[in-house]
Formats: sequence, C-alpha cells, structure tokens
Amino acid sequence: MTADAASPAGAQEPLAFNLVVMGVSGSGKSTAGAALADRFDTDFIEGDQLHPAANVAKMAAGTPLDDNDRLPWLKAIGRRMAEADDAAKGIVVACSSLKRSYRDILRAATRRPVIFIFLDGSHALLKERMLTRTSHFMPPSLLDSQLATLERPTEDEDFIRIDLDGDIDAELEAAADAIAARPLAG
Ligand SMILES: Nc1ncnc2c1ncn2[C@@H]1O[C@H](COP(=O)(O)OP(=O)(O)OP(=O)(O)O)[C@@H](O)[C@H]1O
Ligand SMILES: O=C(O)[C@H](O)[C@@H](O)[C@H](O)[C@H](O)CO
Repeated sequence: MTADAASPAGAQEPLAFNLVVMGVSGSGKSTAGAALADRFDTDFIEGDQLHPAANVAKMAAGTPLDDNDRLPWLKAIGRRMAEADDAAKGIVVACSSLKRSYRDILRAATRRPVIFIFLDGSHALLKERMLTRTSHFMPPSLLDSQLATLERPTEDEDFIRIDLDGDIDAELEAAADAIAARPLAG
C-alpha cells in the first residue's frame, strides 16, 4: 500500500488520529505500520526500537517479558506519541500492545484519539512467519506466550481488525480509507 494507492499524499486531509499497529510477534506490525505511515505521509515509530536493551536480551534468551519489563517501554512509546500532539497530523506506531492495560497507557499518553490496528492471524500463519524470517531477536518459541498474553481488543475500544489469513493489503487499504473518511469526533 503506498500513499498514491488512494491519492497523492498531499491530496488528503492530515491524519487526525494516532494509529497503533498491534499484534503478537511476527504479525506484521513493522511492515503494516510503515505502509500506513506512507499512506498518510506521516512519521512511523517502531516500538521495538524503544525497548530497553535488557528487554531485548530477555526475549532473545527465550524468556517472555512481564508487566514490569513492558511498563518503561510503553511509557517511552507514549512519550513519542505525546511529542507529536502539537504536530499537524497524527503518527503511526508499531507496538504489540498485547494487554488492554497497555493500550490504556498509550491512549492516556496523547491528546489525539488512538485507533488500534489489530493484526490478527492464525497460529499456523504466525509460526510460519517467525520460522522463515531471519536475523530477528524474537525466537519462534515465544509465540505461544505472546498469544497467551494477548487480550483481544473489545468493542468498547477503538480498533480495526485485519485478518492476516485474508487479503491483508486489501484490508489495510480499506482500513486506511475508513480512517481517512472518519470525522474526528466519530
Ligand atoms: N502482508 C504480509 N504478507 C506476508 N508476510 C508478511 C506480511 N507482512 C509482514 N510479513 C512478514 O512477516 C514477518 C514479520 O513481519 P514484521 O517484522 O513486520 O512483524 P512484527 O509484528 O513487527 O514482528 P515483531 O513484533 O516480532 O518485530 C516478516 O518476515 C515479514 O516479511
Ligand atoms: O510485548 C512484548 O512481548 C514485546 O513487545 C514483543 O511483542 C516484541 O516487542 C516484539 O513483538 C518483538 O518480536
């Protein structure tokens, strides 16, 4: 999906929301997040780059993170979102946001409304992706703990589900079109 897929970037209204692309490891947050940032001609924050080194080492060693590990990381991501509050447009963030309480931290960190883009795939698809990708710190062995920790967004949260076992590009395009068409108060 590129900015000119729907229209040249300059021809659309500035993104009025912050978009957080969420999902377990291997779900495609970095890939989809970069594509959405391109579509809306805005900044993309790769949440994984904001992990304390100890978190990366812990995951690379095959140990799942806990709430205490994730809190400083989520606050760092929240600070980046807050820094963009006075900019002319929202930003796109890739952050697993596995628990509702994590999503609450991100929602509270910014004045802009947050829409979570939930990348939702089958175990088989996710496992295959993690097994075939190279040079990433996250071992495939942690997929089950990611899925066990995941609290799916609920209807009272502002989110758009992307079915990874469907036509991902088409679903992302439709999601971007829906976001672009949404009134800010909506
Ligand atoms: N739409 C897609 N179709 C097929 N493969 C994809 C798609 N998007 C991403 N992938 C592949 O899935 C793997 C994970 O993608 P990506 O790194 O974007 O996920 P992630 O959620 O950011 O992962 P992590 O959270 O572990 O960093 C990569 O090998 C990537 O090439
Ligand atoms: O919440 C978590 O357990 C972590 O954020 C992981 O999801 C990693 O950030 C990322 O997915 C790397 O694979």
